Amino acid sequence: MTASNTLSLPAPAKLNLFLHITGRRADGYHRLQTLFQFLDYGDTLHFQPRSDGQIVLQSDLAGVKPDDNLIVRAARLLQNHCRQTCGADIRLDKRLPMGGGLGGGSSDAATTLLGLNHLWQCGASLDELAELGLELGADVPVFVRGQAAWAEGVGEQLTPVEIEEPWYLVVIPDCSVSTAEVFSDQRLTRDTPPITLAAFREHGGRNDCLPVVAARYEKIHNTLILLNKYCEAKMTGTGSCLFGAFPNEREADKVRARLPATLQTFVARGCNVSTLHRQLSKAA
Ligand SMILES: C[C@@](CO)(OP(=O)(O)O)[C@H](O)COP(=O)(O)OP(=O)(O)OC[C@H]1O[C@@H](n2ccc(N)nc2=O)[C@H](O)[C@@H]1O
Ligand SMILES: Nc1ncnc2c1ncn2[C@@H]1O[C@H](COP(=O)(O)OP(=O)(O)O)[C@@H](O)[C@H]1O
Repeated sequence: MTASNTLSLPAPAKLNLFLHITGRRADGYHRLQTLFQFLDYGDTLHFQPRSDGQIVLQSDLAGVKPDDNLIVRAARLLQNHCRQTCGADIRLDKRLPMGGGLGGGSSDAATTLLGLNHLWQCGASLDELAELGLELGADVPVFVRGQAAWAEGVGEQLTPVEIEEPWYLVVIPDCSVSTAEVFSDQRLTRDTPPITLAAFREHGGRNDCLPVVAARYEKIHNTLILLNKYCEAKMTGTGSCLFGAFPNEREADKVRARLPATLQTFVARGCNVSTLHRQLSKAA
């Protein structure tokens, strides 16, 4: 926390290094297997306590009403859970694209839960915060726990993993993909046999959503072909972002420089411990 009483914390992006759809629950939600790793790149949130109990968010996210914003929803959820009378002014510096599969909204929600738990001194455990987060979205718990993880269920059954931490080149195609649209597409493969982490380490995995997304969005299809010329191009989550892994920053930057300047891209390091957790452990 700075002298001005502001707590500033990162809300990092995640990548799904593979994504298999293994079945469907009775409520229609898809069962999946995936491997989450964080990036040292993302949004930043600034928190200040308010004595009147209000949650006031300063952000200009196109198309998201303040009451629908996952930051406000996360703050209110924690306030109710902890019977907290304090409120907060929150400012969002948005860097991550919406509907990009980088988990920006979920990460903002997790940073809000952990940040306000710290600021308000609620004393909620990570288990409690992960459970609250799951009410907001399937990807929130992994951001709350902050450990790269093998995930099953709808993404909430998490096993921490230690994996290589390469540099990634991430390409942001100029379109946003709706997760609901992908999961309701008739062409989606929904019966990939479950695999083990050991099998993934040996043989790798694929993204079952990619064929559907590439068929629906020509821009993503074309960007995939382009990126595949330089590396093994993959898609994170239900898209739209594509990525490739490199042994060091220089190699990633070299490929980035060869891509058309009209494409939005960034290079970031893969992290097994999220930047949010690294910063909070310094603040504790
Ligand atoms: C599949 C992942 C992998 O990270 O995709 P991305 O959103 O990151 O791209 C996520 O787990 C996505 O989880 P989450 O972000 O919470 O999904 P939402 O947008 O809330 O889901 C929108 C809709 O998609 C469908 N849905 C979502 C997740 C899931 N496992 N099965 C589903 O069938 C449901 O109809 C749901 O109402
Ligand atoms: N703070 C937020 N940041 C981003 N998206 C948000 C936020 N709050 C609510 N949303 C909604 O969540 C949707 C999914 O956003 P996001 O997590 O960025 O994409 P993805 O799940 O594809 O990574 C957005 O399209 C938006 O409608």
